[in-house]
This record gives sequence, structure tokens and C-alpha cells, in this order.
Amino acid sequence: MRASLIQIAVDPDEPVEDRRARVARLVREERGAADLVVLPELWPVGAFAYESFAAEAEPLKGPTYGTMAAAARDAGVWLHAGSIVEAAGGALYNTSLVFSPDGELVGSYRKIHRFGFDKGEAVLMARGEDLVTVDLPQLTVGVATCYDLRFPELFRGLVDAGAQAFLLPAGWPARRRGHWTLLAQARAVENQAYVLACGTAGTHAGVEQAGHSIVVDPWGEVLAEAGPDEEILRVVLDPEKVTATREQFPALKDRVL
Ligand SMILES: O=C(O)CCC(=O)C(=O)O
Repeated sequence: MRASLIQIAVDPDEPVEDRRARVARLVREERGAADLVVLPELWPVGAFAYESFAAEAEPLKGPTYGTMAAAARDAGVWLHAGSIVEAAGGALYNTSLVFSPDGELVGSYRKIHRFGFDKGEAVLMARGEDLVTVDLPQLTVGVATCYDLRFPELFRGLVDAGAQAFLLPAGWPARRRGHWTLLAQARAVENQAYVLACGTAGTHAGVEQAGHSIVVDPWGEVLAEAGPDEEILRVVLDPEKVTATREQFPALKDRVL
């Protein structure tokens, strides 16, 4: 299975509408090169652009949904379209969208762990409650978002639900880039699963982004890692590797708690 992670630069000078069109073009250009495309967290607005969340909030089936459904269909790929600021029932959520190659929504995930402590996303957004997995043709993927990466119990829950790979869109700050790489490898090793973690590039709302999107295999080896700027990472995933790793080193079977 060929996967492409598109590490988008989120530049406050680029209007959201233009970025949507540009990202849709980038997804379409993966036609024939990828089976699965992954985008970052909140790339339309910027994960730290808190003051724009309300203005850029959209219903689940809003402009990003429409543009990304069409891009998935045109590219003929499974698309994790990153996340949007979703407006629903008077609240905002950080919601990820996953589309099939027919452009059908096959999964949506509301971020469970909101970042910011007593500020920002943590107070502006409501918390998701449900774990989400999606069955791709050869691989069951579990979905998590950015700060979720720090909470291993969420990933164990996804493994219990059948996940063999984790798709993690993010808007991770450059200041904690070391944690990002370390935690991505840790989640892969402890769960014997692929980690596909796609971050943003650039600086928005005064927060320099780490970039450095990363793909880690079930043994913890880094298959590919981006630099700090906008970039597309292309990797080949082997679903058999998950089975083989779990059989040859069956640590998951020794869980007690
Ligand atoms: O945990 C971190 O260091 C970054 C998390 C974050 O930026 C987010 O969830 O938006």
C-alpha cells in the first residue's frame, strides 16, 4: 500500500479558500502515486489560529468536506483529509474526515485530548468521545490527532479495536519537535503498528511549526521523515509486517492490565 503524507505550509497570508483549492490540487496530483493520502490537523485555518476558529468553523459537510470528497474521488485514493473546525449543536470540535476513493465519508473523528491546558483549543472546543477505526482494503487504521499522541491509552484502545496503523494529523510546534519524533516511535513500538504522522510547516499565529512528518514501521524504524518545509512524503506500507512483528515478538499478548 502506497501512502503519501502532504505536509502543508499554513501561511496566514494565504486565504483559507485558496489553501483549500491548492491542497485539493496536491491531493489530485497523487493520482497513480498513492493508495492513501494523509493531510495535517486544521490545515484550512491553522491549529493555533484560535481567534479564527469561530469564523472558519464549518458543518461536517461544509466546504472542506465537499472539496476533499471531490479530490479523493478524482485522485482515486483513500484520503485522511486532516481536520476541520466543525460547528455542531452550538459547539466546536476538531474533527478529522476520512474518505474512500469514491469520495464517500468512511470515518470522522472528534479529537479527544484538546490542547492548551486552560486556554486555546482546550476551552474553545468540545471534546470528542469515540475511538475511530477505518477498514482500508489491506489495513485497519486507527485515527488520532496531534496532542492525542501523548496519551498511550488511546492508542491501546485503537489496537483493541483492531488498528494495525495509526493516522495522526497534527499541527505540532517546532519547540517540542523532539517529543513528536520520540512519541511517534514509541506509539509504533509499543503497539507494533505503523504510525503515519503528518504535521504542518510554516508559522501561523506566531507559532513555528515542526514539520518533520514521519512514518514509523511496527518495529519502530523510521521509514521516512520530512524536513521543516512544505513537502510530500511517499512510503510503501506492508500490512504483512504488522502481522509478522506481532507474531515474532508477541509482547502485546503479555498485557496484564
Ligand atoms: O503536545 C504538544 O506538544 C503539541 C500539541 C498540539 O499542538 C495540538 O494538539 O494542537
